[in-house]
Amino acid sequence: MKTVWLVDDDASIRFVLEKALSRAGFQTESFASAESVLSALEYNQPMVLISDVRMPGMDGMTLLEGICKEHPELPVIIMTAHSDLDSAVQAFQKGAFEYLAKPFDLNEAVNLVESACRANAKTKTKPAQAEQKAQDIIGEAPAMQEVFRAIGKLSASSMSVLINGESGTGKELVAGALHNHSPRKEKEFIALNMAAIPKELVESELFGHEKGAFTGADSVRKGRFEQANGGTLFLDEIGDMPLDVQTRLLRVLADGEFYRVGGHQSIKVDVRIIAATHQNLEELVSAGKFRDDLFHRLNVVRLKLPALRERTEDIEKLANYFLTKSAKELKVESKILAPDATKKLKAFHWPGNVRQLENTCRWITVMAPGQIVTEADLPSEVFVSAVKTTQSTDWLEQFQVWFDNELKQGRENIWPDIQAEIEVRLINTALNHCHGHKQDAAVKIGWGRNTLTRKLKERNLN
Ligand SMILES: Nc1ncnc2c1ncn2[C@@H]1O[C@H](COP(=O)(O)OP(=O)(O)OP(=O)(O)O)[C@@H](O)[C@H]1O
Repeated sequence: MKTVWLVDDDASIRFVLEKALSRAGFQTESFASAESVLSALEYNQPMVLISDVRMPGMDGMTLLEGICKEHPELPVIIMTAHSDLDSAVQAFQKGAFEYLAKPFDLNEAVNLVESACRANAKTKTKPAQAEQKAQDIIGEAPAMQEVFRAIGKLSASSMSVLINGESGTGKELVAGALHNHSPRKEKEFIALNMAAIPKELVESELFGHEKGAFTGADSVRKGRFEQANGGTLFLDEIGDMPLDVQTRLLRVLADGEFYRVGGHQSIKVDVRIIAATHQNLEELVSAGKFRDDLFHRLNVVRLKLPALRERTEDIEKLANYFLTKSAKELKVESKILAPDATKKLKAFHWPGNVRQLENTCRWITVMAPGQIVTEADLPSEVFVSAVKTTQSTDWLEQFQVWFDNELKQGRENIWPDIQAEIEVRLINTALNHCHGHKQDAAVKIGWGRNTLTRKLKERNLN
C-alpha cells in the first residue's frame, strides 16, 4: 500500500489530510514534529512526505534539507499558511517536490500526493529499503524459519511466489525480502493492493493507458508492469482481482507482452510476480471467481505466513522489538514489559496480527505511565478481547493452536483423551443446567437417555 507521512503540529490539519488520503486509498502516518519524523525515517520510509513549515522545534525547511541529504529519493510536499513567493521559491530551492499553500483544496492535495508517488516509483532506490526491511523480519517459530529458508532457497531464482496469510502477518515484508535477495534487487519492487484500487482503474494501473484512452486520460501513463520492468511486482490481495484483468495478467505471464489501455503497440516486459492473499484461492477457483490457469501459474512456490496467535513464542521478541523501535521514533526511553504484561500479550488473540501488535506497542510507548509496563497499563482491547477469547467461539481457534502444538511435540493418538475431556465437560455442564435431571440433560446434549447413562458409567461420573 502507498504510505504517506504527514508532519504538522496542528492536529486538525493532520486529521483532514489523513481522512482525505485514506479515502483515496493511501495509508497515512502522522507526526507532530520534524524531530520525530526524522528518527522514524531511520527505520522506514513512506512513498511521500507532507510537512508544514512552521512548527515548534525544528521547522519544515530544516526538515526538508535533512531529508534531501539523507533520503534524496523521497518526495516532500511542503505546506505553509504563508503563501508568499519567497517561501515557495525557498521550498523548491531546498529540493521540495511541490509546494502547497494553505488553505488548500483537498482534491488538489490528493492529486499532488498521487504524482509524488509516481515520481517516487520512478526514482526510488527501493533495494536499499527492502534490505533494511529484510533484516527486520523477526520470527523464531518453526513456521517462520521455514519462510526464511524458502527466501534463502529462492534467492537465485525469479520464480513466481504465492504468499498466504491473514492481514498484518508480514506478507509485504516477506515479498520485499524475496525481491531483495533475488537477482532483480537492483531494479524496482512495486507493491500494489488489488483491494485498494477501484475495479474500473485496475487495468490502467497495471498496464498503463494511452492518451485519450478514456475520459480523464489526458496523457500517456506507464502502468506498474512497465515501472517494474526487470524487477518485482507484488500483487497483494490477488483474490480481489477482477476476472477480465486476470485474463490479461495470465497473458502477460505467458508471453511477457501486453498493450496499454487504448494502445495498439505491444510492450514487452520482464517482471517477477509475487502474489499474496488472505483468501483460499482454491475455493475461489471452485466458485469460478479465480481463473484456474492463473492460479497454477502463480502457485509455483507457496509460502504460508502463520497468524500471530499461532506463533505465540515470537510475541515477546516482536513486542520488545516494536517497543524499542517506537521509543527511537519518538525519542523517548524504551518501555519494559513486566512478566504479567508479557503473559497477557501472549494470551491475546491478535486478530490484526503483527500490525496490531506493532500499533499496540506504539500505544504503550505513548500512553503507559511508567517505564515498566504492567498488565494494568495495557490498552483495554487486549483485556476485553482476552476475556472474550476464553468465553466466545474463539475457543475453537485456541483449540486448533493447542492441537497444533501437541502435534509439533510429537503427540499421537490424541482423540481418546480429547473425547473424554469433552464428554465430561458436556455432561457436567448439561446436568448442572438441568439441576441433575438426566432425561433433560440428554435432550440438551442431543443424546438418548441410554447413551447418557452409559457415558456416565464410562467416565466414572456416577
Ligand atoms: N516478522 C515480522 N518482524 C517484524 N515486523 C513485522 C513482521 N511481520 C510483520 N511486521 C510488520 O507488521 C506490519 C504489517 O506487515 P505487512 O504490511 O507486511 O503485512 P501484510 O500481511 O502485507 O498485511 P496486509 O495484507 O494487510 O497488507 C508492518 O509494519 C511490518 O513491518
